[in-house]
Amino acid sequence: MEKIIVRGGKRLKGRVRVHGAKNAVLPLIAASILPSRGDITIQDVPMLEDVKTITQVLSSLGISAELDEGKDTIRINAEHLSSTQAPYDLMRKMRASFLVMGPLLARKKHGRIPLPGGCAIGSRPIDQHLKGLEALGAEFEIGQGYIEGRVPDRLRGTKIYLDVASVGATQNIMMAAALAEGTTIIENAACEPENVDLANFINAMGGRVRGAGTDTIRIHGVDFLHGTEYCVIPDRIEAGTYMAAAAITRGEVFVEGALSDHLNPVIAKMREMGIEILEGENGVHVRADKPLKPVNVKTLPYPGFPTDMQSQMMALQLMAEGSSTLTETVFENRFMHVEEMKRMGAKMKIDGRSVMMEGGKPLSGATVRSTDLRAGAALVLLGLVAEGATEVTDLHHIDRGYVDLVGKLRSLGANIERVSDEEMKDDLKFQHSYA
Ligand SMILES: CC(=O)N[C@H]1[C@@H](OP(=O)(O)OP(=O)(O)OC[C@H]2O[C@@H](n3ccc(=O)[nH]c3=O)[C@H](O)[C@@H]2O)O[C@H](CO)[C@@H](O)[C@@H]1O
Ligand SMILES: C=C(OP(=O)(O)O)C(=O)O
Repeated sequence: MEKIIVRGGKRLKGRVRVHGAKNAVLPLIAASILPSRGDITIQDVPMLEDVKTITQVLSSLGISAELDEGKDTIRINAEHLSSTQAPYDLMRKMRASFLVMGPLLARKKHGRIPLPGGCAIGSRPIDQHLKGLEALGAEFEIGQGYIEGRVPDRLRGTKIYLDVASVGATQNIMMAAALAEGTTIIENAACEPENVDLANFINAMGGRVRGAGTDTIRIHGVDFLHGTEYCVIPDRIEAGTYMAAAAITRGEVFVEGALSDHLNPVIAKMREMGIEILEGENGVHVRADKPLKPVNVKTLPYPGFPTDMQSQMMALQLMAEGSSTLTETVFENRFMHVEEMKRMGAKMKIDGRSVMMEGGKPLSGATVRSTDLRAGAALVLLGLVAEGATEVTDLHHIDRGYVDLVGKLRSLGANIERVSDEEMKDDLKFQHSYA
């Protein structure tokens, strides 16, 4: 098993480039099932575990899908979509797997997919996905851990009101409606930038999606979609994570490629903490040479403060002298990292959907466990300022969402390494033999 060892005390300085957005590229790859002709090339693809998994899913459906790791590119041709059953061993690895259901129903009127499990942050139901797809004319059966969808006739456009502004449900419905007969209106749609990216991608393939980025999206169905070349938007959560890393170490970092328009709530809250942020053409400049001030934060659907920056913000709040609170309104169980942070000496108390913090207390390094991909990154951030060494385990979570987190932080001056247990044993042997 591998672990990250990080030793506190270094102020981060320099520049770091963000990659393409995980939460944009996954629906783009799922939507690549839709075109019945032509090649698709997507650039700025982050080579993350989830991206490799969904690429394997497309291959298992008979689609030609090739990742070019050297060029951060994926090439897809879905003309020979020969299967509508996705394999359990691949689909269970990530939450976004259910996004292939909408495109399969639109293309082949059938899809049989393992039920997506919950994960550390909550039960993560799919009722809104099913509500929308059924409204379009799909029928579902659940059994043996699978969900099977069929379209007895054809998908027909309709008006759909989402009870929850679900990012994934908005995406699944948008993709299915792209090839439906007539017009679909999604009300109370999720407004995230990743949904705008998906709409732009579908339109680049010949679709007709309007209003993405607002809470009402209109999709005029077309008969077929064709290939295209596309470039993914930058990852706003990866960018926010490096902004937090610069701030927590009181350093100065240029986060290259960050789109400040996608980071308004994060920038606003960091400025409230006294962090200097300059929004540039091709990135965001962060400098934190003054003591951090405590702030209160509440996560909300976009354009509110993103839940995917919740644990990283908590790490920052713990460095601000005084009392802070963080309220999580999007997921019902996204505080698993609090116990891990307390192992480092953090003064925190969970009260329902909120965490109360007494910040400014010195933290000590400890062995801690990543409980979800953002929590893992947040624990690394705390390790950057804790006394001594922090060991972060369960790195598969981090590998789902961050390209080379250790390498990027090292390039900014962090004292951080990623080691396997074997390397640790060899080290110990080496130390004993020369003690
Ligand atoms: C791959 C990807 O893009 N993941 C993002 C996506 O996840 P995902 O699309 O799964 O998140 P949703 O927006 O669907 O979930 C938001 C809330 O709605 C609830 N819900 C969702 C669907 C449903 O049918 N019924 C229902 O009740 C969920 O339990 C959760 O409490 O948006 C989340 C919220 O911004 C982010 O944290 C994830 O990083
Ligand atoms: C929760 C996240 O992703 P996923 O929906 O893939 O679990 C995330 O990116 O923070």
